[in-house]
Amino acid sequence: MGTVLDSIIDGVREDVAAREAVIDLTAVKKAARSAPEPRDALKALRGAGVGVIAEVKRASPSKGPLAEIPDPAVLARMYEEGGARVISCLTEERRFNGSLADLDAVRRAVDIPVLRKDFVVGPYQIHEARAHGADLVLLIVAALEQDALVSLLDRTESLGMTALVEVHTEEEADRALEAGATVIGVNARNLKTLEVDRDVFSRIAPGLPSGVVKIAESGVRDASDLLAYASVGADAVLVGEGLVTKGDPRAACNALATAGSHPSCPQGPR
Ligand SMILES: O=P(O)(O)OC[C@@H](O)[C@@H](O)c1c[nH]c2ccccc12
Repeated sequence: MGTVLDSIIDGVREDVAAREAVIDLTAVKKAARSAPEPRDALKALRGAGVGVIAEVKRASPSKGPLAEIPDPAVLARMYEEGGARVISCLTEERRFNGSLADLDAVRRAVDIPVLRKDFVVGPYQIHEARAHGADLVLLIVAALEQDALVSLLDRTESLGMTALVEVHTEEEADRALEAGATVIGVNARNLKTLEVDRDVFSRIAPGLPSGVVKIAESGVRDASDLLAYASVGADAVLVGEGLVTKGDPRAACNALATAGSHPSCPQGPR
């Protein structure tokens, strides 16, 4: 039986093929070349304390609709004002109700780096991300063969962007390192079963080299979750539901950013 991840990927492949039929690879490469310069995501993520990556997330396969977000630019600006270091923008349409139009709007609205959060299956989406202004691209190890992971990571970097390489197990972390990842996200949510286990980060992160930027993804509800991730070596946390479901996303983001930059917040070696 196929996993949730398999069925998401099937839909993504169809959607990519449909877009490519309209704007082919040559045209999307050309568009990427005339996009505004990428912003320095590594610098943003390596700042002092534990940073917040705030996500524009309308829905998820596990929870269904989370928030309407009629204007993603407004939300992204609130996140920036709330102290986020990076904005994550979901562009997957079928399960997450995101779009490339959201990415365009978010990138125009803020001055901080923006992550294209999608299920990347091939090079087309990397050029497309850049064409729509992305500064970082998510690469999910569980969704890619090793040779594809290596070449997509190279392509991301050769376009001046940063790859956030997502893992869920020690084996996937080894593959990420093998591929040359410098920014690794440990997702507490298993994309095959959608279960959240916040201990996955504490099992995997301490084994990663100190030079690697370590991001704890999913399941951050409040500052105490951020501090727990900080104490086991997180450089940043990636938060969606915990921000979009709050009445005041700016304040919610600020509460996390403040906790992450407080002198008492634990931080590992750089
Ligand atoms: O809403 P949460 O639990 O704060 O999670 C955010 C983010 O980690 C999650 O959206 C995510 C992590 N990896 C992904 C890959 C694809 C889609 C979504 C994701």
